[in-house]
Amino acid sequence: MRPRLGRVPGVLGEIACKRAEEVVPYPLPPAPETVPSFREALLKPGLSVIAEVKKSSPSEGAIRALDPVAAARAYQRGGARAVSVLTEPHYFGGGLEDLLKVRQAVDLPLLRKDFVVDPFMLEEARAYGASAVLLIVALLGELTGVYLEEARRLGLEALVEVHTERELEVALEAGAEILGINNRDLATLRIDLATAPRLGRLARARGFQGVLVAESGYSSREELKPLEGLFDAVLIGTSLMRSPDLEEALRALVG
Ligand SMILES: O=C(O)c1ccccc1NCC(=O)[C@H](O)[C@H](O)COP(=O)(O)O
Repeated sequence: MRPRLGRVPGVLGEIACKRAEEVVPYPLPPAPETVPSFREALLKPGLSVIAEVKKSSPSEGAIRALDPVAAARAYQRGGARAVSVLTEPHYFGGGLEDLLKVRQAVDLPLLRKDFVVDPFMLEEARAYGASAVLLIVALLGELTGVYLEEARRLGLEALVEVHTERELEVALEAGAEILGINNRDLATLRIDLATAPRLGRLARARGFQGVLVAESGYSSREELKPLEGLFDAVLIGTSLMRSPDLEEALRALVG
């Protein structure tokens, strides 16, 4: 039940192929009995922030080698509603141990941010304390619904990510309840902040009543204005990680 990765273009294809080569099932630690709900946290009043622990990225190179626990604690103090933890090691400098340590340090729901290309990665996410996983439609294609079902079976929520109209159709058909619209084209790494509002409006026009999340490229309050009243949440990584004071930076962004 693996997606066909040969058809995935650019950097995204490279990362996903490398990830797929590395998946070898092994005995997992016991999963926490309960984890907080990602969906419920994002539905609190106002625009919720999912703050991301992101040490490096293909588009930026090294961002900041900050201890993930220190970053997550600062995010919690600053009012984040959830924390996204990168667990991809080669391009983003993350790891599952970061997820586990952050789980033990904060009460917020955690998103395992990775390039899920094998069902075992869902089991890992659950075992290491995630409330939710990222499912990227550009990677999973017609298997998106299968991965969504498997995530639910394991007690995980899923942020189903799209970047184009075609991917939006696939996500809606698959039954996504939490829909992420990425302003970043993961093949070319170009960012266009008009993408999220455009596809967000389209999703609502198609009858999507679930949680809408805008992703990538945000660094000021002004840039968040087009999301108000349309989106439930925004996912922010690079600009927060680059700030000298993460807690203050988060407060300044969302007030
Ligand atoms: O960030 C990248 O360069 C990147 C490259 C290839 C695949 C995924 C990538 N990022 C994943 C994300 O979607 C972001 O980490 C997340 O939305 C936060 O974005 P930002 O605030 O721009 O760091």
